[in-house]
Amino acid sequence: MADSTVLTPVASETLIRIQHVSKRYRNVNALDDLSLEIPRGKIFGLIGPNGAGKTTLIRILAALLAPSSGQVWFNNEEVSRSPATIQRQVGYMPDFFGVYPDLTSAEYLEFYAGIHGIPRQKQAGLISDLLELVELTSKRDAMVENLSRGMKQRLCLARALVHDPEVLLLDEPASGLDPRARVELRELVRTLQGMGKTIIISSHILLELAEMCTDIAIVKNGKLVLSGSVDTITSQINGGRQVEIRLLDPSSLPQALDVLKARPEVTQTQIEDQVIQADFQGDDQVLYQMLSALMAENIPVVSFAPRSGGGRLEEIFMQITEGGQQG
Ligand SMILES: Nc1ncnc2c1ncn2[C@@H]1O[C@H](COP(=O)(O)OP(=O)(O)OP(=O)(O)O)[C@@H](O)[C@H]1O
Repeated sequence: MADSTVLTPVASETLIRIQHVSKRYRNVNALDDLSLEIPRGKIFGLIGPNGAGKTTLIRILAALLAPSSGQVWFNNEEVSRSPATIQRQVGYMPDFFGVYPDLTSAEYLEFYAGIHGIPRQKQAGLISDLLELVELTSKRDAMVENLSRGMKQRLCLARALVHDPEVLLLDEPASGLDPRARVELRELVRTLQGMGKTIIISSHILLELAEMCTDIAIVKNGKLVLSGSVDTITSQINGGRQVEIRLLDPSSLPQALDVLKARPEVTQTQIEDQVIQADFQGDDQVLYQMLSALMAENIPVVSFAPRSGGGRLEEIFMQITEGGQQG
């Protein structure tokens, strides 16, 4: 797969438009002419090996760092022209914990609420709500330094939410978390998406994100390798996805195969243990059309199970990113 491959642009409404952004630190091109569109309301995974440029890009999106060239548009506003406005709309969670002074969880959030100018009379209610959201109500009066890594991570997320931003930028939020804490983080991120937020998450481990994200962009050596929905990427790179179909009555198998084979997106079919395995090209919309076609012929489908792309994606990621990083 060539480094310059960029897959079909996402159709949904664009919230962030990154145009030809480069960032140079002395002799390192951390970002190199990177263009990318991030749709509103998505959980967007920014994936790349160490040194790929993820943190640099996230800091540029957070209006904490200016690109050397190129532009970032956020809600039709150019980020470098109005960084303070952008900073009010984004919540940034850095990839390091920092040092915690002698503060309890509630005091820590109070401190950040003060920085964001939240009126004092509103702070108590806000902090209770945030602690509840990140499931730290019972740790309200615990010292931050005594929290577990996963709890600190969730507290940092609450801190990033203090000013109710539209966008969350989470730099390596799953790093160092045990599997249970990762599941909790995933659920929390989904809850935040349900609240209407757009979430951008970076990681160098694709599997950490494949289940959580709706869309991904793979970055290497400061360049975009590919981007798109998780389903589209799996489908386009692997030459297709697969769905397993079980019927109530095996005598309907030949008819079901005929229906599937007649569909242009179906590339191959086979039957194993009376289960149809159909390879196809396309997204969930296509999958729905396949199911509808079977239902229209009254074929007694009892199970229609697409294979998850996660495992395959990891292979793709390894192929794409092998060969190391520039110095
Ligand atoms: N302040 C800086 N000065 C000089 N070089 C830097 C600076 N910050 C980052 N770099 C370099 O820019 C490149 C991209 O770094 P960046 O931290 O953005 O990558 P990353 O994908 O977030 O990596 P990681 O997964 O290891 O955090 C690296 O080669 C890094 O060494």
